[in-house]
Amino acid sequence: MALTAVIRVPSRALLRPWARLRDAALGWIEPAGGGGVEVSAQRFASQKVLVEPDPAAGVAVMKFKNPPVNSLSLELLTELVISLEKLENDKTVRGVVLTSDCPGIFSAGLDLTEMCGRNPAHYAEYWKAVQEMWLRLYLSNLVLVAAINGASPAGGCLIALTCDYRVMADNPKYCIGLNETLLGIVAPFWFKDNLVNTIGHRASERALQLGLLFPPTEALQVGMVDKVVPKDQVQSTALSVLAQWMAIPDHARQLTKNMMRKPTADRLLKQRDADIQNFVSFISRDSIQKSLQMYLEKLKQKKG
Ligand SMILES: CCCCC/C=C\C/C=C\CC/C=C/CC(=O)SCCNC(=O)CCNC(=O)[C@H](O)C(C)(C)COP(=O)(O)OP(=O)(O)OC[C@H]1O[C@@H](n2cnc3c(N)ncnc32)[C@H](O)[C@@H]1OP(=O)(O)O
Repeated sequence: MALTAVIRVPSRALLRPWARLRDAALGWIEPAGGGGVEVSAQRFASQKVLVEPDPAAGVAVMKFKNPPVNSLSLELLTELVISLEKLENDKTVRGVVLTSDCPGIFSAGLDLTEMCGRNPAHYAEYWKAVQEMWLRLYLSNLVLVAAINGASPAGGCLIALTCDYRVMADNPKYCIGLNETLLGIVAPFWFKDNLVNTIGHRASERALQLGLLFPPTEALQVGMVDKVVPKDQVQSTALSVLAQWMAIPDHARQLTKNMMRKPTADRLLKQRDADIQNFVSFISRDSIQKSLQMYLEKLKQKKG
């Protein structure tokens, strides 16, 4: 594949696992001889995130593709952030539909195998990637519409909540919500803030404590989604909604979005490192590891 640019990267960054993963996903190759700070950038070919641009319409459809359930692995998170950054920098794109390539599942949320039986350094790296995904989506200048074409628990719900509008398929088997308490874990404050900003304080308190997973009609009632449509109309409806939002001048809409969201994002930005430390010490507890292991086991036994 043709080289498109030469980029100068601090050699320190190449040593960090997160940076290494990003560089690998981007196709950045350290030149032979090592010690190099100059790397070559190739056109990004993603595997876990499919991006279908429509430059004429000024939109793109981003599909998560991490079968069987689109769990948010470190790899998927990395590709998601890179793909979004690419779209943010593409002057022909003003809006994006986020959806899934996995039948019946929008996303199963954070990858439990990234949070179980690993070491503290891995937990820290993983949590930083989760924070990054949320911050990038939540503060995106693009219009983001979620086309929720399947189950959307926990982290899956969080992705949908970062969007400006949510369209959900009307299958009662598809549920959406922040169900962390059912796993014996606690939704971080920024998950909670995002939910409160969407459905209000009282509804959030009930939903979070009980770990409620709402079927589409209930999700619509509580305000967790904005529209419920037949499954085969989810993406087309999301694209129509996108066109409506894109009729507003970008600068005015973007400044308004930023005014509404920045205080919430700033709460995390001010304490990212402390939040990582909290996560690492919480998730490393024996009791929490036991709960997560049992939950994973239950998921696996469900089949047998
Ligand atoms: C006071 C101090 C506070 C400090 C707080 C600080 C920090 C906070 C700490 C922690 C917060 C962490 C936040 C976590 C948020 C999350 O997102 S946790 C993940 C929650 N997700 C779920 O509960 C969903 C679980 N999955 C399902 O319900 C179902 O799988 C499904 C999505 C509804 C699909 O069902 P289906 O029948 O189609 O598929 P299977 O269930 O058979 O699954 C297939 C296969 O996939 C595996 N799997 C499913 N979900 C996950 C997952 N999330 N991660 C990894 N793997 C998953 C499942 O085990 C099967 O595997 P197989 O048997 O090996 O094929």
